[in-house]
Amino acid sequence: MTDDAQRWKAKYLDSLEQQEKLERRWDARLDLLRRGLVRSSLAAEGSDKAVDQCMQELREIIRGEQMDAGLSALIPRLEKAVLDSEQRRQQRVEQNVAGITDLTQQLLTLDLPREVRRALKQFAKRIDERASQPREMPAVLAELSSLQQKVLAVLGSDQVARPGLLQRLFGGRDEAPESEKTAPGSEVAEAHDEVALPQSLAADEDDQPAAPAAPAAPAASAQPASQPVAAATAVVTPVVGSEPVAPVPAVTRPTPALDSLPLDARVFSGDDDPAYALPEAAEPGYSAVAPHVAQSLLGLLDELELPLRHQPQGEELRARMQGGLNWYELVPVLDDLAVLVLAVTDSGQREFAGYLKQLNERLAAFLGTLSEAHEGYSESLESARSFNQELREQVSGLQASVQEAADLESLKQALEARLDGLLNTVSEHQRQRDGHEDEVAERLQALAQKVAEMEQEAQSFRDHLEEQRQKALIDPLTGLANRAGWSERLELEVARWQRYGGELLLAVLDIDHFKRINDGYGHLAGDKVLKIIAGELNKRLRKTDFIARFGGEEFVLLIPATPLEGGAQLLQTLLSAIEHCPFHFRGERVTITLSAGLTAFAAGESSEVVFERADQALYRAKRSGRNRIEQG
Ligand SMILES: Nc1nc2c(ncn2[C@@H]2O[C@H](COP(=O)(O)OP(=O)(O)OP(=O)(O)O)[C@@H](O)[C@H]2O)c(=O)[nH]1
Repeated sequence: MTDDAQRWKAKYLDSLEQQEKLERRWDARLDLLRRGLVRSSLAAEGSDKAVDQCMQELREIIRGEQMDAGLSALIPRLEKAVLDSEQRRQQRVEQNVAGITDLTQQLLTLDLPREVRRALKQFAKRIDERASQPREMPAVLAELSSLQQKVLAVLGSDQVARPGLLQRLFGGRDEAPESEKTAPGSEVAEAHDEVALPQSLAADEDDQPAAPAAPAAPAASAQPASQPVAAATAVVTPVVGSEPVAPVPAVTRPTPALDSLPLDARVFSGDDDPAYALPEAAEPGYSAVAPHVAQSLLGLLDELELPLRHQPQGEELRARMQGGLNWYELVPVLDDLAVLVLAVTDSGQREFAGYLKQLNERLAAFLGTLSEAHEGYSESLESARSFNQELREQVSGLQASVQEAADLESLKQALEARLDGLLNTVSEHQRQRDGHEDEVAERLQALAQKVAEMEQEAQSFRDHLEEQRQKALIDPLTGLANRAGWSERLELEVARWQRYGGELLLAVLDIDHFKRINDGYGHLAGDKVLKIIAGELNKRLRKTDFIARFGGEEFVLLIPATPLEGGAQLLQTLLSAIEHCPFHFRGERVTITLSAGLTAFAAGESSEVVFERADQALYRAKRSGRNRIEQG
């Protein structure tokens, strides 16, 4: 064998060996993949029937000989089954989220202590995000279960305290304890309960779940207004005991607080001051809040500064709202209003963009005028130089003429000619300079005018922005500062207090059982109460104090340079003023009270910590009977 043939043979044997190695490696890999597939398919089993079926087939194909053909037939079916299964899984997730949300909302409709309500609300906020991840489900359910236990504990403890109350509230009298059914005189008590309870105002909110809102009218017919007050009071006597109420000197008959009586028992003859009259809203459900909704939307529409071309739409929408909004009209009206709000935002942005463009153009023109002025200045320097040059030439010509003159006559002629030339040069220069100065003065005038216009426009934009900013800090219903306004002022007062020291108090005030005012008299009445209370509080404060509506029926107060006792006295004045406000409904007196938590800033504390303390104090005030101040 030649050398060449030897080399080729060695090469061939080498590659054969390599080929065998590669084949062994591929077989090992294939085996690994097969086993992996079988295990994965087993792991994936149980989630969906169709997918399970495909997985079963997959395992058989892998174990068999016809893997290629089997797989290419199976894979499209498997893909479809997986897609369908995924869709079904998504639906199940949505159902889970909806179910948990429903359950949470049902719990939230119950009257619960603040901390439980707060925890439930926080839980509700994150349901979507958490319940959509299957691995989170056990934790979500565990948390819901613990919250539910808390709710049940609250309700359960009430049941022990007053057996039969829950049954009465929910109408489940069959389940009332035997002793209650047979107790002497219980029929009378139950008869009274049936009249009073639909109003949902009979018992302390913390002792009972919220009864569904009931219209004022049916109760009025069940227990006429002329019915002796004593009877109604008798119905709720045990409850009154749980919430001691300070006597109200302003009225001749005892005026129990709103939170201690059923609605019809809470109405007493009061002053007929129309300012404190609560508007009537007899219809239940949406229709009870419809005027409130329409009024708020109208208010919103009034606040919109509509661009000219959207004004007809605005007017048409206003007419629709003024005609009253029923449930079915509400959605299209909201849609149309949303369009207008977007139009205003858009036009505001366009107006601002237009202003910026105009400003840009003005600045460009301004720069142009400046460079013209600069050119004019260079020109005038140039003309002064040439004037100078000309003068020199004229004077040296004059000197030459004097030296060259042979006689007096020729000297005289030469001098006259030279002097004429000189005078011409001077007057021409004068003329040019005057023209130039006029031009410059004109330009300066135009520049000054432009600057003044720009300043004026910028000022009106600043004013507009400030106006908008101020509006954004005000609560439109009460006219007090809103939460944003509160944050701004709080920051300022805390900075001032940190710098100068002294005392700074923070109080949180909350209307007692405000929900019952809404439920019993309607949202319009609730709004009016809010407005009046805001005004009553505000007018009793010093200029340096600050009050804001923190949201809903909650107000916050900052009282600088006042010791804690002084602050407590001030709050007492405020609480008593509100309690004695002659609110009335259909000519009958309604007493409304506030609870408050008060605390002082201590060195090094953040406003969040202080606020939390005041809030906790308010919570204690609510728990220990309402219409009182607690210090934290
Ligand atoms: N009319 C009206 N009601 C409001 C407004 N903001 C919040 N509310 C209502 O205020 C009520 C507050 O109810 P809750 O937080 O349960 O408290 P509450 O009934 O005052 O009971 P306590 O605070 O425990 O004494 C809710 O019914 C809200 O709908 C508003 O701007 N106008």
